[in-house]
Amino acid sequence: MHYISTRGHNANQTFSQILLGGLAADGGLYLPSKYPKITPAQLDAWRGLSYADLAFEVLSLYCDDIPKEDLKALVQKTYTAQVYCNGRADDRAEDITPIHWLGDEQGTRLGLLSLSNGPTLAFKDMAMQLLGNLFEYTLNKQGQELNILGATSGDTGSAAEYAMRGKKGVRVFMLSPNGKMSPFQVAQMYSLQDENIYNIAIDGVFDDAQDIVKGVSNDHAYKARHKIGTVNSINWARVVAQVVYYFQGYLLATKTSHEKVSFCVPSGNFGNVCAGHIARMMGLPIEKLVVATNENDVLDEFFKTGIYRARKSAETFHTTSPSMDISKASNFERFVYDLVGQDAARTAQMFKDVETKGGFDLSNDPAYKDIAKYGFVSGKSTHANRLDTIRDIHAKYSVLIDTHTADGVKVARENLQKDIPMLVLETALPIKFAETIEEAIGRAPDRPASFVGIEDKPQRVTVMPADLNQVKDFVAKHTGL
Ligand SMILES: Cc1ncc(COP(=O)(O)O)c(C=O)c1O
Ligand SMILES: N[C@@H](CCOP(=O)(O)O)C(=O)O
Repeated sequence: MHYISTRGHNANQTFSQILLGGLAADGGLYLPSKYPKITPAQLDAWRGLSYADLAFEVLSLYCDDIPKEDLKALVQKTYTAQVYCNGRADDRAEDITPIHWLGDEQGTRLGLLSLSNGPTLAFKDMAMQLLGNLFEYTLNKQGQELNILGATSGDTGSAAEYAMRGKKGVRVFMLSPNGKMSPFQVAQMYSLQDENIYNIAIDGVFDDAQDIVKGVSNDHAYKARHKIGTVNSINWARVVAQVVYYFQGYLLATKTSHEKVSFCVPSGNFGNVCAGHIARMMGLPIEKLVVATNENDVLDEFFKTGIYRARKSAETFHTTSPSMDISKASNFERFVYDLVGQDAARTAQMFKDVETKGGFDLSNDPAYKDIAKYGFVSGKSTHANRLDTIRDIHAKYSVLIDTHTADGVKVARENLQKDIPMLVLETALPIKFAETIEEAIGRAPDRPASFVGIEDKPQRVTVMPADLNQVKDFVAKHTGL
């Protein structure tokens, strides 16, 4: 597999080098130079595989430098019903990401692809648990250590910390937006007392934290000296691990590989739906990829107008689907690269324009005019919409969904097509956002036993301004390198 950067840097890196390196040296994001193609016959041959075996088939197309038997052992260790049954009380745990069909709406089946039954109750666990095992395996082999610098708006942080706690040779420095996550999310992260975990609450929004992560990665000398890695979806390994559940969702929803399925994805950093885009480019018969945003509607605006206008921190709303409070979607660069015909120089210029001019305008560009061929459509949801949707889904189907999934269901319902099943990606469990659930239905959601009293545990966090140099100093002091 040959990997290249969206901005043109061609470093001849293997999968394992990209895994450890994160962001490309030119500030772009890594992608394979060609997506491997799956035929309907191959897809049919994958029907009935366990999730771990399916993950092996998909990942072995990309992880070229890990011996097959090692990759098999890694996915089997990762994708077990025991790890992915948290909070769920049904008998389909073996599917790892089972579909919860809600019912028939407008002549088609509407379902939830359950992605949030891992250790931290959000879809991030699907890829992050694998990353934890991949990092351990790769570092062990190379006799190296890694200092992970991450940014979170609430879920990546805890998923990464739970996946890396106690892992030899790995430290996690996680930047979170001070005061902008739910109390449950805060408690999940800040109550961890493991020596290799450092929580840093910055005075800013997720985008400020992500800018700092990129700023550190772009200081090549610092990055090399302090052995900095990433776990956000800027890391290719995160995205490719997320591709697997689109295949699983498709296979569970269909009987033959000539059928089509649509997916609706609550979106912020565009990592989740980017994985769907890659699955579609590989040949998975996806009809529509529906991008659902909250009040931070940069992506919806782009798909509707062709204009990408990243918002400043002060223009980013603090909403009741806080994990999607993102106005500068990193992975959007991976899609734009494909959209403009894999023109790296142009992509580099456009994302330079995001930094210097605040965005770019493709509204009159042939690439945007042809965007329908990628299957993307979009919509937006507000606080009032999510309350209504949570209430309605609860009343109609006796199912409780979280605020982000509610944004997805709201927008999915606006994009249903007769006879094409629509799967909404369930990106978190309701307990993570209990206050809003209570506002919607008048009672708090159920709480898995392992999280009882989590908010009362002592918390460990360092608060600092959103300042690149202060973060660098903090990391340097604790790596001792
Ligand atoms: C619960 C939840 N839903 C949706 C999203 C948005 O996903 P993405 O950033 O991959 O677009 C996130 C964060 O990423 C999340 O934590
Ligand atoms: N929503 C995420 C932030 C985006 O993270 P990524 O790791 O998927 O890029 C969060 O909850 O932290």
